[in-house]
Amino acid sequence: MKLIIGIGGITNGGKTTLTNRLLKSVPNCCVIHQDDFYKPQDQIRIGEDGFKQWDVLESLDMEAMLSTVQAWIRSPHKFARAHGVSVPPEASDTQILILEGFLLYSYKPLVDLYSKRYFLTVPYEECKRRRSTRKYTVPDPPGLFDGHVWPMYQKYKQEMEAKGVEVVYLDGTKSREELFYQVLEDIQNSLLNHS
Ligand SMILES: Nc1ncnc2c1ncn2[C@@H]1O[C@H](COP(=O)(O)OP(=O)(O)O)[C@@H](O)[C@H]1O
Ligand SMILES: O=C(O)c1ccc[n+]([C@@H]2O[C@H](COP(=O)([O-])O)[C@@H](O)[C@H]2O)c1
Repeated sequence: MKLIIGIGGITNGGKTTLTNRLLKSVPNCCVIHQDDFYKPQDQIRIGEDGFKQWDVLESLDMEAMLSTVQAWIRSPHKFARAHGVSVPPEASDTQILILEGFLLYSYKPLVDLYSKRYFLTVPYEECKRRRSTRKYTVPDPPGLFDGHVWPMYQKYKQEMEAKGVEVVYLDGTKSREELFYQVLEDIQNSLLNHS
């Protein structure tokens, strides 16, 4: 059985933290990070808002991300070995792939592949506070959060909801432990339901 799980949602919602915790506990589990598919900086266009458009889908090479997911679907064991995930000889038939990223549910060719879509949220003030301490490869210019990041977050979330994409919302202000156990339990239930 193959399960593709999305850990999506708001920037600085705790997606990477939760994903890393799950990877330590869930056997036969690989991960693909959407941030790894950012296009080179000189291909990120400047929008009418005056900012480099980091927070739009077009800034990510989603075709390459989809190809990577398809490589896992074709052969999870081969994919795991190629990505340094140990595959014990007695590995069970259950293979799990976690996709982690802030725009996971806005790219049509991927959206139906998920067995489960999680979506972390945090309120505006908390998101802005966490973001202000974050160091990206390209530092945020002044005003990026209010001028670009937050409006794009709202736009994509509204589009996702309007399309009726089914997600499980997670409250990113809960403790790391609470979020981990909530999702772990939910994944275990999904495995039982699929078997
Ligand atoms: N449940 C949580 N409660 C409080 N802070 C958290 C929680 N999860 C993550 N953080 C912190 O928030 C920041 C962003 O976390 P991160 O996992 O990198 O978010 P994302 O991958 O969604 O951008 C980090 O400083 C991290 O330590
Ligand atoms: O990863 C990068 O190279 C990068 C460069 C510039 C900006 N980012 C920011 O990365 C954010 C998404 O990642 P995350 O982990 O905060 O969900 C998004 O809001 C972008 O503004 C990311």
